[in-house]
Amino acid sequence: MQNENMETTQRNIMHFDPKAHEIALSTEDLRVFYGQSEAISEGDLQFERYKISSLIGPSGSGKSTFLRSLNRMNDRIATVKGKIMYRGLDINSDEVDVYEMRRHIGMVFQRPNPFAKSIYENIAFALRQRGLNDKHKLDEIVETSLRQAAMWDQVKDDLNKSALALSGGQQQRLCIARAIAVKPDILLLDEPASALDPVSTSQVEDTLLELKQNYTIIIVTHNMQQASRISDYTAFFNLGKVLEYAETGDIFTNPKVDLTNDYISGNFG
Ligand SMILES: Nc1ncnc2c1ncn2[C@@H]1O[C@H](COP(=O)(O)OP(=O)(O)OP(=O)(O)O)[C@@H](O)[C@H]1O
Repeated sequence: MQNENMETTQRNIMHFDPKAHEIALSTEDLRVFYGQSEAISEGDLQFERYKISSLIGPSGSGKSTFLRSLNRMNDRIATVKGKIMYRGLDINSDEVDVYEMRRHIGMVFQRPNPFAKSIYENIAFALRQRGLNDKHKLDEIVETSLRQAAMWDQVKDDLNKSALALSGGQQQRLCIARAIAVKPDILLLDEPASALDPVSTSQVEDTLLELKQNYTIIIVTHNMQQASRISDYTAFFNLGKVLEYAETGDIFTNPKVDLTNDYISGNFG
């Protein structure tokens, strides 16, 4: 019976064929422990470049743990075993410069967390920290990042105003602008719209759809409509395992695993 279940899991994960796609990031034998407790026991996924992949599943299934492992946000609180492959390099290895790696794999959190600084400084600050002091270049990156986050027109005359005076949706888009200012390859987002009203949510979704032209995006969401609206691929997590991973249309219209069907139909979670 156990073997039968394993085969089912493997067959379902395999209905994404990595050889047919350009993979930006992948995990191999990933397992994550908080102390003795195993939060991720089967978490192998391949993420296609310039696509949006959603991670869905009931509360406590391990979505955030998995996402946070991808750019080593869990290093201090969890033990992460296995490989996280990025450009041929295992970024889970001890030799990797985590700070530098996060320039390539950025993260946006659930609650907008702008610095208590001006809109301009929210973006320029990290760039200066990295040694960029040319005002003209900083201006250029601030503008490009805000344009990419679809908020330049709203804030271009208010760049010196406090970021804390922005609406929740604008703050979250500023956080996205801040994350992309250092030109990452991959953007990880942990329920970026869950604290936002429907209008702001829709603006953040539009922003992500624009951004996927240049970025590979991985997003945790509890919102099934959101996953189906914006993502190309969807992974269903349950009890620390990826039970099914496929093109989003297939997951929502023709799931192969009963639990996926139950979850997306609202029967549990
Ligand atoms: N810092 C931590 N210390 C100990 N256990 C943790 C910690 N963070 C998460 N866990 C446990 O790991 C498991 C997975 O949690 P995780 O937050 O990754 O799930 P999730 O699917 O993202 O949940 P949610 O949808 O509620 O955010 C849960 O059993 C949770 O209690």
